[in-house]
Amino acid sequence: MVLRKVYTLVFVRKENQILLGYKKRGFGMNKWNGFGGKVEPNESILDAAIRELNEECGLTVETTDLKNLAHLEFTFTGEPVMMDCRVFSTNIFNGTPIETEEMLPRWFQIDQLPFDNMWPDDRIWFPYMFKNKLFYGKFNFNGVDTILNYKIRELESMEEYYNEKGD
Ligand SMILES: CNc1ncnc2c1ncn2[C@@H]1O[C@H](COP(=O)(O)OP(=O)(O)OP(=O)(O)O)[C@@H](O)[C@H]1O
Repeated sequence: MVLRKVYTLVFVRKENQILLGYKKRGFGMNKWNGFGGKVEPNESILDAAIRELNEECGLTVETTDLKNLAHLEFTFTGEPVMMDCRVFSTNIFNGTPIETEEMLPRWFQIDQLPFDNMWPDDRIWFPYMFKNKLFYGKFNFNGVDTILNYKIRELESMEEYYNEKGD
């Protein structure tokens, strides 16, 4: 039996740039990533996405401006937990990104991303995000650097995915 934990991951876009944060501590430390974290008990996924973005880089977004573009599942050899990661993007936000205890934010040109210092799965699925696709991806890791296998597929709508899953 695998325990499933739900996480959020938010990407803020501006023209041909994307905001990433350099993670200063915890899981994914020293990697550039979007902003996100665990959904707390009794919290909706959207509320968690907005809260984590604000806590990690000071930006504010409205629920209705977040687009759910992907659902990613990560498993790690020997670990009975599946990370169920809901990915969102927006180009409507308030504020200027600030460094926090957890993240150092920086805008990147989308054709100049620091993939060598990102999660290895990002290289595989970012192109789908930049083509404005909706997609589902599943990645099995050995440790944190090696992807043993993966599958990724485009979706017509996110509902298609959630209906199949029954949640
Ligand atoms: C394995 N390949 C991966 N590829 C891309 N993104 C990944 C990822 N694995 C995890 N992520 C994201 O990394 C954040 C971790 O969140 P994390 O810091 O652990 O959560 P949270 O802030 O609640 O933790 P603490 O408060 O420190 O316990 C969260 O956005 C999650 O979606």
